Amino acid sequence: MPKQNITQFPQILTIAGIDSSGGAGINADIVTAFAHQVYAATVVIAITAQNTYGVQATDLLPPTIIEQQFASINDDLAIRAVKTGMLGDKLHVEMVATALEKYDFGPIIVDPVMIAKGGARLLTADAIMTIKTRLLPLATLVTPNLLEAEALVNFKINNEQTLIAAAKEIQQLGAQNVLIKGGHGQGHHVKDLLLLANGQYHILANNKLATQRTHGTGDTYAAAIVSNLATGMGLVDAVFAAKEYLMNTIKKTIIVGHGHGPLNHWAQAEGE
Ligand SMILES: Nc1ncnc2c1ncn2[C@@H]1O[C@H](COP(=O)(O)OP(=O)(O)OP(=O)(O)O)[C@@H](O)[C@H]1O
Ligand SMILES: Cc1ncc(CO)c(N)n1
Repeated sequence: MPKQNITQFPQILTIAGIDSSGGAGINADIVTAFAHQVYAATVVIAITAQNTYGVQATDLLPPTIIEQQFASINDDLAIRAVKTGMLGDKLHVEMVATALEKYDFGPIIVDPVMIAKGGARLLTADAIMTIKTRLLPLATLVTPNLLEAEALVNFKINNEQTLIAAAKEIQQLGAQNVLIKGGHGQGHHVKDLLLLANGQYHILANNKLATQRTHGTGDTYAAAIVSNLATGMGLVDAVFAAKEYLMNTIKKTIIVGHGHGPLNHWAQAEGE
């Protein structure tokens, strides 16, 4: 079907899993895009049964419906930026990489989701190599947390020197820009490292907030970055603005569930 040549509302695509409790995965991506006045389309890879205590079950969708979701979106929408989240296993990582090679959805943000907060595996161990060989070479930005970064480089990150070394090694795997998130670090401060394509880097530092209501922080961070890119922001501004939004969603907490509760995604809209 021919696409009409009219200016389209900013649209992003999220390729990830659904969280039955609503706070992480595709659910977090959609509400984050909404809060940024950006439209979100979805390719559902996985369905999870989880809540704020942990993940009880996961299931991956069959290849045919995944391929059709990509084709349907490509035939009609004007996606400006795309993000990947929970991809499940090697086969699904391969399918997503093949689709991202085939279709132009703009800048690609790879959030290499591996293990949920409670410890449940959201990616099989053998799929980590496929992320490295197939997805990272396509990535405009990759956003591992500390544990995911360690799994990508096979060494421990325990100081700023090893943090920078890890980011450089991940960049050498093909990702243009690298954001290593420090939420899992020890101590009272969180330090995220953003290594840019030109070799410059930024440290995004903040106090660690004493809360366990952090379900979906990684997804929300990446979804805010993608949304900002879709509205025309440059990469560095997109990351800094996303971090500010994320901090607000953690600070202005809402009480939902009894464990690692979700974020307050409309925090910024309150204008406090
Ligand atoms: N307690 C906290 N206080 C302040 N900032 C936090 C806290 N927890 C997480 N963050 C912020 O959230 C970002 C992402 O957190 P983290 O490193 O835990 O990512 P993640 O493991 O991918 O998240 P997810 O739980 O969604 O998988 C961190 O870089 C940090 O900015
Ligand atoms: C579906 C899904 N994706 C990602 C995460 C990690 O936050 C999660 N807990 N659930």
